Amino acid sequence: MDAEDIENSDEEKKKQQELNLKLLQAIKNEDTILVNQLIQEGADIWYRGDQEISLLHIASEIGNLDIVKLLLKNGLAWNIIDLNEVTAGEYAKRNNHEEVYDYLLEEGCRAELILGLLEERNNDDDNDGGGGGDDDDFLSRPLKYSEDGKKLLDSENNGVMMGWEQLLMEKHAEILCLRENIIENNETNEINETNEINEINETNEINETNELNILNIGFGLGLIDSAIQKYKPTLHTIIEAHPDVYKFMIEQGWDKKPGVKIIFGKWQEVLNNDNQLLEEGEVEQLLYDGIFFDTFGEYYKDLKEFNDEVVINYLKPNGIYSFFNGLGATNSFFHDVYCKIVEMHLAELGLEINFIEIPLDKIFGDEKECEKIWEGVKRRYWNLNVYRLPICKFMI
Ligand SMILES: C[S@@+](CC[C@H](N)C(=O)[O-])C[C@H]1O[C@@H](n2cnc3c(N)ncnc32)[C@H](O)[C@@H]1O
Repeated sequence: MDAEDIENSDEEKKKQQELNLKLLQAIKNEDTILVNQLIQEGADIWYRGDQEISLLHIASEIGNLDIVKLLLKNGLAWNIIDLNEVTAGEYAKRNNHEEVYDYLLEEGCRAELILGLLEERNNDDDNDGGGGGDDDDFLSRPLKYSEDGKKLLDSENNGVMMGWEQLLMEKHAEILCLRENIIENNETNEINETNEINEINETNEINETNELNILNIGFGLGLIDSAIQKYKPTLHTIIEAHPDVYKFMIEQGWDKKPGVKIIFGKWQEVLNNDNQLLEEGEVEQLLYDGIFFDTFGEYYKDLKEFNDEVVINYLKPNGIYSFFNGLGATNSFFHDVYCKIVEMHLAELGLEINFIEIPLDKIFGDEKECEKIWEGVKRRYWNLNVYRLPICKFMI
């Protein structure tokens, strides 16, 4: 770079900063038209020295819904957790901008709960947005299975589990049970037309001891458990906390299936009590080759707690862990942020995460098909075109 180039790049930086400063001012002045215009001109994150200022925080603190929407639409909702670890949603909430707060939640902005900053919110209201909420509240209300077995709804018709996820669950099971082989052998992640799980290769060494111990949290429609059964696991532990689901499991004979061990209760309680996971006569805690987590009525902070306390203690050193990746799934920006956050948090535990991308166009097809899928469900909890299936392993 010669002197002229450096001068030009300094000049560009200065121009960008001026533009960003104008954007910041326009937000503070609540001048929506100017905000829109400046974004189109290329204004973005506002810098002060080496510090970034989150525009979304400012707009949320002021409580201007139109500007919040503009920022989100244009991908400027950067820095969901600010330097003081306060989220945009928290700013809105603290300043009583309920409409903005609700909108952020609606769009999947649940990051505030990562830090447990809004615990009091759980007591305040029950706007759980379909996928999250208060687990105890959820567990105390009745559930209903649809006649075709494709939906499990709560008392407010929130979709607890739905049949459209079947192919995803089958893929999760395949990855947990066939392990690395599937990642290498799988040329395309497109869901196959026949909806069938790949033939299991008889000679496919599952692991050195040929044992396959799988732990699944959350039975729901039993989709992943049915898929896991096809791999004939040595031990297939299922932890389920809802009495209606447990009843259904017993009615369907799950307690008699080979290798299956059902533990009724919340994973938080069951897994804090090692004894419940021990087989008769065993004294040493068993480790799992595969662990899957998919609950309902819980938040990211619960998933994080599960990772921190259960995965690292119950997963074999060469085991595979996965979870239903519905993090912020109503908004692609929040989903991206969550995927980064979960990667960061797992790395702190010595776990690496890779995502397999599964296009969902074959499942959702056109709007008509979509409407059919979501019929009778209070709100759509999924809005993305691609499912990012997480595969987590200890870094070696
Ligand atoms: C989304 S469904 C699981 C769907 C399942 N993966 C399948 O393939 O059908 C969530 C399940 O988690 C259960 N659940 C919710 N909170 C739980 C908790 N704390 N511990 C154990 N199970 C829980 C619910 O009762 C529900 O059956």
